[in-house]
Amino acid sequence: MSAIHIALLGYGTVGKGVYQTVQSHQKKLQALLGKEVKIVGILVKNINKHTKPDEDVLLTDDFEKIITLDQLDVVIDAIVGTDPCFTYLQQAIKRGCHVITANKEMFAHHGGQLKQLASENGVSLGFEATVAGGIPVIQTIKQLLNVNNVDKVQGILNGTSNFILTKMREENLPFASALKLAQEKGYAEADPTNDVDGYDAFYKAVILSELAFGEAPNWDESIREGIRGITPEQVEIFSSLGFRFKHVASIERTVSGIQCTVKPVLVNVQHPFYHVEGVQNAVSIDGDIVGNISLQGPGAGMLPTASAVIEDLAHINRKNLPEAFPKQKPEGNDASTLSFWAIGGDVNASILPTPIEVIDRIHPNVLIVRAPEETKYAIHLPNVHAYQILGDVAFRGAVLN
Ligand SMILES: NC(=O)C1=CN([C@@H]2O[C@H](COP(=O)(O)OP(=O)(O)OC[C@H]3O[C@@H](n4cnc5c(N)ncnc54)[C@H](OP(=O)(O)O)[C@@H]3O)[C@@H](O)[C@H]2O)C=CC1
Ligand SMILES: N[C@@H](CC=O)C(=O)O
Repeated sequence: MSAIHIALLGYGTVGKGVYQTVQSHQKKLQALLGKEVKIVGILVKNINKHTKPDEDVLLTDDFEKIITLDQLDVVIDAIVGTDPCFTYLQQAIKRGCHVITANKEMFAHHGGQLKQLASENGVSLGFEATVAGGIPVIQTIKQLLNVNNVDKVQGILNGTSNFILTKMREENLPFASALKLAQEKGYAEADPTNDVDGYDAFYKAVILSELAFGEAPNWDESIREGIRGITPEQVEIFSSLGFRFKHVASIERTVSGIQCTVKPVLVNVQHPFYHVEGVQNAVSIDGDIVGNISLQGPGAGMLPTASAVIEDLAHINRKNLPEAFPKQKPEGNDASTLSFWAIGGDVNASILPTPIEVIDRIHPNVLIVRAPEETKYAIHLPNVHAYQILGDVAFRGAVLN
């Protein structure tokens, strides 16, 4: 039987998971692809850290040796950062290889160029693992939502942040200890700044936006806030009031363009994200025909990510449907949307800027207000934090949202 020859770029958490899964699921892959699937080369940065998983595999720190292998059909990218990864994948596509990537930072920056190049060279480009780990959200939007106009996508897209927030609440762990645990479990990025400051979720939102709306949000106008400012005291107070912190990315098509926010919010038990805990991610998609679809599953880790990569591998010979853009854009003017916010800290209602409408004081240190998004950024008071409340919220018997 002939074989599909694969090179693996990176042999860390994801790379090792992919190698292991190719071995453990060889029979299923052969049945699907009609050929044996062989990993023939592995690229790493520091060769002294590694041993070959098999005598026949080329283990190298030199990409030239990978790209000039005699037989090479697929390149799987599980390395970090935009460069030199983008250059490597361009070379692989030009050589006629199918490419699969898990690298969202690189793909958020260069996904459009790679899609174009892959289409010109007649190869497939899989990027399921770039968003929400093991959840098949990319294939869902790509293959199953072709006629629907997607209006909004909202999600918990970073496993590390959700894991940290859950550990801080459930086990009273300080932020730093919860982050260390996430690193030990292989959830966090090499530089965890990407996770805890919201860059990773933002990159994923950019990838989803290009897929769902055919365009990226304006990077400079997007709101990106991480979870570092959330203190154990805030977690405890809001928890006692029935709220959980979630780090949520929202992308919405509006008259003035794609609006993207990535920020910590509060949800109560009625909100679908309330029970999305630990390393779980969730993605909620609003389509004009189907209504709301929600997907939930492990958002990071060795095997969930390997699962996404392997499912892309199973699709290398399937024809992609053309992307049907431009999809219908909303008409009219963007109305300034009011939402509800919990303002925590030592805050006196009388000194808040207008147009903040004070609804209730539900705790000595928490005021509930109604205000447009921009107003939050007009509050410059020391030790005062404002968190948007998502979903239906009832105070004194009245439903607010
Ligand atoms: N961990 C996860 O849960 C998920 C990760 N991802 C993405 O997958 C990719 C890999 O993540 P992960 O496995 O966790 O990362 P790791 O840090 O565990 O592994 C990265 C691997 O890439 C190699 N590498 C890094 N830079 C280079 C380079 N310039 N040239 C050659 N090799 C290089 C490293 O080599 P060496 O070992 O020698 O240092 C290492 O083997 C990242 O882009 C990440 O964002 C996506 C979804 C989930
Ligand atoms: N660091 C990322 C890994 C998966 O994308 C996360 O925690 O979500």
